[in-house]
Amino acid sequence: MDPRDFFHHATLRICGSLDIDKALYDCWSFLRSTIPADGMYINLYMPERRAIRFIARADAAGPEIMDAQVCITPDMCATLESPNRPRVRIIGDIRTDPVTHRVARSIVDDDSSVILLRLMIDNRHLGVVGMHAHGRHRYTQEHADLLGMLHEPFAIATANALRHRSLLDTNSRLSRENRQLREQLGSSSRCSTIIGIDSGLRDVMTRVTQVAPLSSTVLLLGETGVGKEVVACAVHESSPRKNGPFVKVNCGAIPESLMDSELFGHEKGAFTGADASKKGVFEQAHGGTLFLDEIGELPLAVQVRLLRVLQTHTLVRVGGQTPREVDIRIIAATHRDLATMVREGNFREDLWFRLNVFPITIPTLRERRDDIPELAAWFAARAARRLGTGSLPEIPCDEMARLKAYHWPGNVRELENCVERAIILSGGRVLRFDWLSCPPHEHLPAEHPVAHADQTLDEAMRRHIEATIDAAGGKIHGPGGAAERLGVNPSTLRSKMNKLGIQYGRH
Ligand SMILES: Nc1ncnc2c1ncn2[C@@H]1O[C@H](COP(=O)(O)OP(=O)(O)OP(=O)(O)O)[C@@H](O)[C@H]1O
Repeated sequence: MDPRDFFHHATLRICGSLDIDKALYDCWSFLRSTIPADGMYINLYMPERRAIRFIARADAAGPEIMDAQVCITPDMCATLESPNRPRVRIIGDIRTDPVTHRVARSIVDDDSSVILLRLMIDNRHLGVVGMHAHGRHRYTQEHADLLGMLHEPFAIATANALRHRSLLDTNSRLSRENRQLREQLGSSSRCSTIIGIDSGLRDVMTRVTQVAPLSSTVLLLGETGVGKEVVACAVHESSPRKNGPFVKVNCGAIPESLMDSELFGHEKGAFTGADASKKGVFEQAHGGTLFLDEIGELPLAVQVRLLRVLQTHTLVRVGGQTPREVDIRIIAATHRDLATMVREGNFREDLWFRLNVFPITIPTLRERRDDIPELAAWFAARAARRLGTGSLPEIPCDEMARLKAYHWPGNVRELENCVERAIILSGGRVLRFDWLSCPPHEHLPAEHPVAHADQTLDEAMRRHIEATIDAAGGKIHGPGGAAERLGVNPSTLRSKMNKLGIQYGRH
């Protein structure tokens, strides 16, 4: 093939995708007709960590993103950094080259030839593109010349792909932090008003008063939407830590792969995209209170690490070695039956004992119906102010009676949402709730029967969630969506759906 055509076609493939594994695979598929190659890989040199990191490979099995590191000696670093090292190197027998033999052992088998293109950017050794073929002395000077032509496209594409990947990682980290901050901002305003202190929540508030001055761990139990976070705030605000941070984390909403880093923080370079060190929620809550919501959703492996922090009051960030002391009070909450989870092996008994020091059970809204008028009036006034409807909405007696009669499966959160919906529907004047008259399960389509006695809890939950999503026309977020109908946060619902394998398009 004419060298210019070769360069043109190879460059199109190398630069054809920001996903470096796909670009590499496309390129390998093209190059192998000209240069022997059972496979191809790209690795990066990381001098600060004295390591080589493989980021992608391609062979007959397809493209593969890698994140595998091999440590190298200072001598090897010096060899790699040497300005005299040639741009393209042919290794007729990999066993004769100590650096490549050691570094590429997991990818290239012993009886192979290798050809390496050294990637340089700004006179810095960035890494290597390697091609390998079974058998000895498979590469010639002609192959080296062809591969050498591809230095610029490979170096630029690799650098761009790395920037792209780190941008994506930063993006998802920022949106997580953003969500966390919003949740924390939201939660601080929630601390201000608690309805029912002297009525439906009187016993709860007595328990809060007893435990708040101490540093004991508190476990809040109750159905979703009953006000566990509101009570957690009350504990914090009535405690000597009230001027310290109140950090909330929803354990059910963090992807499992990010759990350790979110909770315990990470050091710079601990994993791909860890461009800077970061405090986890434990460190953020130092001197204050850490509210671990949905504690029942923590994977077992993370439960072990959490227990260790609770026992030793120290943690080690991901990728770090230094133990750091943390002074925090833990408040955990769950709507799940932890005792059953312990029996079924889904929650560690030792962690349960540790958390269950001072349990507070928050009654459902059905059990404190007398609080409903005050709660509804409070939510109506607050929502009207926020929505800017002008006048204070009125809830007539018969409508209030309807609210008191309803069974509120989503508890206070559902009431709050219903009041807001009524304000929107009524234009903010006289609020009607006639759409509340029948319990939600009466709307369920026939193909989703309500739970049977012989179903597992997960199965029953799956059916109920599916039925509710159907009833909401497939809508998850926002007014009238499944999350609102079920009285849970949309992120909690999404994570629950993932766990139960429920798939619906995003709305
Ligand atoms: N007693 C109360 N007084 C005023 N507002 C309340 C009260 N209880 C709950 N709320 C409001 O109801 C909503 C749900 O409460 P919260 O988030 O505390 O429930 P939760 O039990 O933590 O829910 P989940 O189990 O889904 O995390 C919040 O907007 C909160 O402000």
